[in-house]
Amino acid sequence: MPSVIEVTDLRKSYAGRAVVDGVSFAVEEGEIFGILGPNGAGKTTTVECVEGLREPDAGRVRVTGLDPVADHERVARVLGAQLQQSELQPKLTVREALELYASFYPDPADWRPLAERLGLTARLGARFAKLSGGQRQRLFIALALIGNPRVVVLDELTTGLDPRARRDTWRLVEDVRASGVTVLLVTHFMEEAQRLCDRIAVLDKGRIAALDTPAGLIRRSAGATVISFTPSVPLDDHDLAALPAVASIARKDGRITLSGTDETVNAVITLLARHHVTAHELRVTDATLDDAFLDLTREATA
Ligand SMILES: Nc1ncnc2c1ncn2[C@@H]1O[C@H](COP(=O)(O)OP(=O)(O)OP(=O)(O)O)[C@@H](O)[C@H]1O
Repeated sequence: MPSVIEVTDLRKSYAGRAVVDGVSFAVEEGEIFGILGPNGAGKTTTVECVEGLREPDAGRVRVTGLDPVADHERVARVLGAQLQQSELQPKLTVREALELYASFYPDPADWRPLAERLGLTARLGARFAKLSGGQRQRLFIALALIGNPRVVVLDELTTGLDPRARRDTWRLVEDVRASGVTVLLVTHFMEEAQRLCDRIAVLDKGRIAALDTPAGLIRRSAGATVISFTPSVPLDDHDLAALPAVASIARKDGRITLSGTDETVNAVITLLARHHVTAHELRVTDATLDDAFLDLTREATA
């Protein structure tokens, strides 16, 4: 089956500066595909090219086989995009916004069950300006879905939401996918990407630094296991670096943090015993996407 979104060697410069510099990826039907990257990495420019809002300088973008610039109207029928806050009139009520946006499509979804599904029924008469952050985001998801799209683009959907509203929004995104819609998600929240995405493209300085499942990204970068402890006497860097499968060593305020594998953990314990060193507050944890991300974009975040 052809990919829902295909991006091949996409390039875009502003004033001679390349902000998207040869990006390629494909999003398959039914996936939640994440684009993760530090500020200014080129995430929004990339998805705006997918939405047909920006014209690439070079490269090829296809959405269900269509060119988002040349076939803008047809793409708009299969692709739902989340609005930015400023695009909605503050005085518009939730019902008016839903009716207005439904009128843009030849075959829109019935907005009533959509509003119900997104928990907006009790707020149908409320003006946009009076909605909470979480309610606004739910409305934006509803508006992105109102044209019955095959794919929906959500850009920094949960920025500014409190942890509870963020979690509620994540559940909604999972529901959207469960209903058969493919999701392209731009985020800089690691937890969000790790929890929601089937695959993630890590974008850094306009290029894809890695593209994998969250678990794959974690495995391929800093090491899957993190061990940290404060030794009772200083330990030599040379001894630590000689441990098997050590991927990184960091020291802070006398505390040592190593990433590696289970083999590294066992070797650390043997090393400590051999030198009669006591390890205070010894912790062994699974590496997170956060660790992997820092590793993959180390130069940019240094
Ligand atoms: N219209 C424009 N004209 C000039 N420069 C732009 C324009 N739009 C974006 N840029 C610059 O291009 C770079 C990439 O921006 P983009 O918004 O795509 O990145 P991003 O990864 O989405 O970043 P953020 O997480 O900060 O939103 C940034 O340095 C930005 O300042």
